[in-house]
Amino acid sequence: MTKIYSGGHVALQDITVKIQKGEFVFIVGPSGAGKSTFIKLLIREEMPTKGQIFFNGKNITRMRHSQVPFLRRRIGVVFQDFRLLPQKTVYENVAFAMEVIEAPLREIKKRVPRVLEMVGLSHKMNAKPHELSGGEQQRVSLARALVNNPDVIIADEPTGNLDPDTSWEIMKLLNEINMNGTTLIVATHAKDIVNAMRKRVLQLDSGKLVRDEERGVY
Ligand SMILES: Nc1ncnc2c1ncn2[C@@H]1O[C@H](COP(=O)(O)OP(=O)(O)OP(=O)(O)O)[C@@H](O)[C@H]1O
Repeated sequence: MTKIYSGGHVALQDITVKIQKGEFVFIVGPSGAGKSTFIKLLIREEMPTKGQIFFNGKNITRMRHSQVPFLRRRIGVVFQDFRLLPQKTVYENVAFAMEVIEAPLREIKKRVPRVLEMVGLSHKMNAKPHELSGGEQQRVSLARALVNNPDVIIADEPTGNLDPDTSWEIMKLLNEINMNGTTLIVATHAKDIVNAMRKRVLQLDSGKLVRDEERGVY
């Protein structure tokens, strides 16, 4: 696929990638290389200028607008800046992701405590985001991404605002989630972590895919 923004900037040029179910993939590359654009295309926040994107066999570039919520339900997204709702508690932030897809209340009551336990935050269920550390806030956003049991979790610089130890905690959690069968796509600048984890690495540079390596390094 190719993405040219309205100003004429070529953000991605003739990228062809296939990511299999259950894979863990890092996307690396310097600032401006096109990592966030790549992610935006996958979640249909942006449309490619040329080319097609398939998700679970469905052409998402042809998908009707009304079908986009079904796609978003299958994909959990985690951002560098957490994007939690400041007035809601930890529990409510995670529950909200289920409410918007109109999950039944009894499902919500069952599922939310379970994912909060998975990310180690049961004891902070009633706290507000501002009462949490950065790492804890990112774990809430991870719980929110997980709660609807997506096929894929896509994370854009999930450790960009965290110190090295906390970054490792989050990456270990992402790895556990992947071990449980969820596909993981993680854009990151965390060189040490990428080098230690030896996952598949896609490297972008000026919008081009310059490397695709199994068990790669940064
Ligand atoms: N909405 C937009 N309109 C015009 N140009 C854009 C838009 N979004 C991104 N770009 C440009 O496209 C290029 C790729 O941006 P992108 O955000 O994908 O890079 P990135 O690899 O994620 O960078 P970073 O590591 O800094 O987040 C950049 O040159 C950027 O200025």
